[in-house]
Amino acid sequence: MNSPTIADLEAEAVRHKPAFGENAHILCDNLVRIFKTEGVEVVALQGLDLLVDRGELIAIVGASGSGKSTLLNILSGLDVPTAGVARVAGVDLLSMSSRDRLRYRRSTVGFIWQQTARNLLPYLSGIENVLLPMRFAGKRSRRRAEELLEALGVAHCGDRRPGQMSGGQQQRVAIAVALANRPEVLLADEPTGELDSENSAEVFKALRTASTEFGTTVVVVTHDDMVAGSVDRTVGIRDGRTSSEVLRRVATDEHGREEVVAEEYAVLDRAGRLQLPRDFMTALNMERRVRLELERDHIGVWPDQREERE
Ligand SMILES: Nc1ncnc2c1ncn2[C@@H]1O[C@H](COP(=O)(O)OP(=O)(O)OP(=O)(O)O)[C@@H](O)[C@H]1O
Repeated sequence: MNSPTIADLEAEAVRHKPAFGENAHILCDNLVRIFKTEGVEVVALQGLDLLVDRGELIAIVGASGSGKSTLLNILSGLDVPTAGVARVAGVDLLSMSSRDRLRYRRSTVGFIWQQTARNLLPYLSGIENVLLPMRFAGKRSRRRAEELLEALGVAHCGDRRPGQMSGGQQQRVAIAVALANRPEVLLADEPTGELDSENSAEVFKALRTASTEFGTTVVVVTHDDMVAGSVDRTVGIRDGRTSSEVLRRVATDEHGREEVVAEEYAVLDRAGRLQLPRDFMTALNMERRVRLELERDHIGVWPDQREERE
């Protein structure tokens, strides 16, 4: 038998290695969005990577202008990226036709805005608001609308107009509207931004219900520490890139008590790039160049001492 050529071995290696994010429900690979206004270019996303599993509930945090809303607008099908890969529930967001885009926005994703008034029609009752997207999709079901309001704890708001509901109740009805056509993914941009802590907690509970009871994948952009601290994974965006992730898990302490342990990680991209936290760089006066050393179980990063001597 002939021995395999390098091309055979390469082909074999590719066959066994799953493609990046192959099984992810949401995949962003090297996503770029450049806005051009009056000859000026703003790079809102510059090579952002993100993987989200089916049914996961994650929070996205980051300073103002870091690119969070731009990312959410792309994932919701409202905006189109300049380059890279964006795939949600198997749909390629860069190559969608306008007809596919309409279907995607109607059935594959649900969206909740920060401004409570933007989510609901003021002259319709809670239940009529939930029935509206079902009607557009040709699947009106009053029973399902009632069940949704019940599951989200706002059955009593069915006959009320938004003006007769609290901000938190409006947002929970808005979640029912967003879930009306059984979307695979729910996207929320600052859903608790206008609410007090009690109402915020109720809205977060409803988002969690969407994930646990309906199996919906939920992505929440937030500045709310309660929301960011209550999910299993918080993704930090800096300068249009994912820079850090906080993972939370329940552990048992030495007295047998359960506690939530949060661990922060830097995100490593496929090319091996990572962003050092800005405060770490400042503390050690790291600029431009660092020295790396491979140890048995970690990599050491040192400031460039030649620069200090010069
Ligand atoms: N339509 C647009 N035209 C031009 N520049 C834009 C547009 N939308 C966003 N940008 C710019 O892109 C960058 C990212 O904006 P984005 O709104 O995504 O940030 P953000 O993290 O959501 O901020 P915030 O927390 O304040 O909402 C900013 O510099 C912003 O000025």
